[in-house]
Amino acid sequence: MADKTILRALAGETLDTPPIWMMRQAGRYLPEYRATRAEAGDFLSLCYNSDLATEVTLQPIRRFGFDASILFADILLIPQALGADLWFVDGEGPRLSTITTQADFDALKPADVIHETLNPIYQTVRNLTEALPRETTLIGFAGAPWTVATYMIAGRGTPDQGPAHALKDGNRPVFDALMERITEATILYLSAQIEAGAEVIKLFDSWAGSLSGADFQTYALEPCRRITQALKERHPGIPIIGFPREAGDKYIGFAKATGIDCVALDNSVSPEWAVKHVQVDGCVQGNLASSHMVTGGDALVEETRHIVRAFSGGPHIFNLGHGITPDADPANVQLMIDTVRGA
Ligand SMILES: Cc1c2[nH]c(c1CCC(=O)O)Cc1[nH]c(c(CCC(=O)O)c1C)Cc1[nH]c(c(CCC(=O)O)c1C)Cc1[nH]c(c(C)c1CCC(=O)O)C2
Repeated sequence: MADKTILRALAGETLDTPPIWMMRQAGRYLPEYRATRAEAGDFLSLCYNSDLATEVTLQPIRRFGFDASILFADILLIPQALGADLWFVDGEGPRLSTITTQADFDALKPADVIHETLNPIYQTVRNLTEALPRETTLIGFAGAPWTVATYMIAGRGTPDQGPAHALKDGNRPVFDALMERITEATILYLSAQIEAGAEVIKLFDSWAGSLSGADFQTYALEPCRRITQALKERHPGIPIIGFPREAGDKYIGFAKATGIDCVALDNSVSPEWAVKHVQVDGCVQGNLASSHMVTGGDALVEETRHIVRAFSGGPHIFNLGHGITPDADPANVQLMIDTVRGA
């Protein structure tokens, strides 16, 4: 177990070659993913089909030999398990029933019934513990409460998270109650993933960047701290990666303040800045711009080398700054891996 490279980096070890995996590594840029998704019928049916979800989780491991695999599921399964309607519009993204009033909130289910919906996800995790190569680390995940709340409130992705900010500022009791419900459900969901065999947890706060000042403390940092504390109490030693995307200066001190083991960095911060201000506190993950997976070439190789070199003095897990996009070329993924591994 402890010889797995990702676990070593998360424990604070500086490795000669950084371990590597990729956000959204199972996805539409892979023809084998598109084929399995077609077999499942649609994205949500794929998430809840443990055999097919296991298959798509394994596809990028077979093709590229990444050091970690990430459970195939979605951050929006929690809202669905809490009783929200959820569907995906092809080419557009998620749609949900909205939460904007006390009555909407009251219609949600309590946190402890989520397992009824989410049991197939735990089965996927169990399948993966059997099916993965022994050197591959299995990462479980959830959305952080603020990011999940932004989708539950607006009913879709939004450029500036306006509806969530409006509820936070206009009806604080309902907003806080929703954040609390999501936080409780997230702790239960992630505990169940760990019990099923997840070896690392990642919390995706994709919209943390729109929280400023005290709001960042209260709604990004504090929920991450609470979830981390609860998981580590129940599962001592479980490593946690936090991703307060586009936090900028607020990446500084985030690991110490929350108790997480690694900060995932988006590509809006330079490696040099992050070495000085974030890696001083421990492991970091990141942060190649995902656009390189579309454009490839010398620029990909140079920027990959630059990131590896910059972070080489401390614990580092190589990754993209955000998820790989459907228009990416799998050959560029291979080029990135070969460059990181010095081939
Ligand atoms: C915000 C968010 C979501 N989901 C996720 C986030 C946080 C990370 C981030 O900021 O991207 C996280 C996520 N989504 C998915 C995974 C699983 C595995 C993996 O990373 O390989 C993970 C870790 C599968 C997925 N989740 C989704 C797909 C594409 C669905 C398809 O096959 O049609 C996949 C593979 C759909 C999804 N799911 C979500 C959106 C906004 C969309 C639509 C946008 C898009 O299509 O890329 C919500």
